[in-house]
Amino acid sequence: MTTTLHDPTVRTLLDELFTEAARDDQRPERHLPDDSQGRADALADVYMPISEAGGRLLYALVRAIRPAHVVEFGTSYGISTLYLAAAVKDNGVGHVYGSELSATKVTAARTSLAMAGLADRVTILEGDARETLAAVPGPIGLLLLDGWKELSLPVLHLLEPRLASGALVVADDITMPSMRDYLDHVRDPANGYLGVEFPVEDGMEISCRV
Ligand SMILES: C[S@@+](CC[C@H](N)C(=O)[O-])C[C@H]1O[C@@H](n2cnc3c(N)ncnc32)[C@H](O)[C@@H]1O
Repeated sequence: MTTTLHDPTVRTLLDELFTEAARDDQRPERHLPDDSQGRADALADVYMPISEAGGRLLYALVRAIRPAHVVEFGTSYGISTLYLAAAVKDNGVGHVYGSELSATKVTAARTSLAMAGLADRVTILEGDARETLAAVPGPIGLLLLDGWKELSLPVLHLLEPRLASGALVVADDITMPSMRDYLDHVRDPANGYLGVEFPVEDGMEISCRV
């Protein structure tokens, strides 16, 4: 059994991306506009990735459920996308739809996916996910929510009609106060999810569409 995550090219690429992301804290302070696009442009050099453990978790989930479609809100430099795309490739089935507001990051993520030999497994949609993800096909078997946190619930609402029965919705950074309305929604049994908080880095909420 092999995994694309152990492919030397993919491993080296992920190591380089995580090394660069580790410098996020050293980047200059800057004014952040209130609007989503302005904030994305102001933070175009900041990676903010999932953790390595979070990446391995996403890879394992996608391998286990073999989704036809994987959707990602918030691609950034493509670290999480690489894990998702590697799993789809190793499944031999499925496609990943990423979304990113920053044009700089879209170009960089596409370059990384091509270097990893995974470009044909992924479509990265440039622009506001609230618009670009409106057209992605269902059924969605796994949804990663990792964009601006206050948009997690609106993006979930947008995609809810296309979630497969048994789909997994994974939300990153759930300790952030701006995740409160999202957590209230997926933790209310009346809304059709059964979930668990998973202790990787800043916490991931894994919710199963039941
Ligand atoms: C936390 S980072 C994503 C990290 C990425 N998942 C990874 O693991 O490398 C959040 C990203 O979401 C993007 N973003 C925020 N709001 C967005 C929106 N409405 N549509 C598309 N992308 C958005 C930001 O530009 C930023 O790059």
